[in-house]
Amino acid sequence: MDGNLKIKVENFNFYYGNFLALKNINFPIYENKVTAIIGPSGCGKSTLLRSFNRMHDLYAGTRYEGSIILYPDGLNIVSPGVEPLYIRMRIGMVFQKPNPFPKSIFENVAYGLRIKGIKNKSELADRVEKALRDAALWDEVKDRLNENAYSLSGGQQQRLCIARAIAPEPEVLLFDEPTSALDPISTAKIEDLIVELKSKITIVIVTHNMQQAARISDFTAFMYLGELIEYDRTEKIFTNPAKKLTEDYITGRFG
Ligand SMILES: Nc1ncnc2c1ncn2[C@@H]1O[C@H](COP(=O)(O)OP(=O)(O)OP(=O)(O)O)[C@@H](O)[C@H]1O
Repeated sequence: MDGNLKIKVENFNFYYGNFLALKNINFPIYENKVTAIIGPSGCGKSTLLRSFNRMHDLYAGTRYEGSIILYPDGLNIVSPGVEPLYIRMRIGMVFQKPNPFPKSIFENVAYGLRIKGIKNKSELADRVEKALRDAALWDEVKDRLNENAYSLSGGQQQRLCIARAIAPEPEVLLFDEPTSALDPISTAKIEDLIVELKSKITIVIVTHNMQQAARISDFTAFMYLGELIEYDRTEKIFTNPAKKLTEDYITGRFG
């Protein structure tokens, strides 16, 4: 009813050592939609987001249980036999603070393309331009591609990180509070960009900002203390939630 499934989270648990941070999570993520994950601080939003591209594998003592199935092939992302680097090529990530590499603007965007084995200079240039256009940054940087990325403003750096993430054409893009370090104008640009990108990429975004979730997402998952309390269409969550806990959170009674 809601389009094609892109990811299905099934009976999913996550542990930091002995601490069970995510408890039996189940919900779908639909293709070419924006799914927001909301909830109070410490409820497990980032932990869940980081499971989608196996970021926890970088740290010892973490453990996944259950499955996160990636379609169309039906691959279980968290299966030990699945290579995290392979998953990260298919599922990209943009972090809270812009984190460009200390390289030129061009080389930041070319980075993932080079890893993918693209060596041809004109193909690289074309794909860098396309990613910068898709990230709504091309007009601002086209005459300074060889300048260091740190010469850009914070908002521009975040759009550069989006360009870097989309250049290798991932199927899914994860955003972890991508605008919390930005001013309102840069935030509005990133929000517009996310809505545009969804025609090509499935998007999952963690946000503290409920207005942002309401503005840009199609579906919303509300979490509390490591559990998924409610998942539904964003409009339903914000106008007529099924659970009292969801209503208390979205009306600002706690959090
Ligand atoms: N590296 C870690 N080791 C142990 N526990 C952790 C680790 N990272 C997070 N946690 C715990 O896991 C729980 C979920 O944290 P997480 O960062 O996912 O929450 P969050 O909803 O994203 O919070 P915030 O909105 O404040 O970023 C919290 O209880 C947190 O203390």
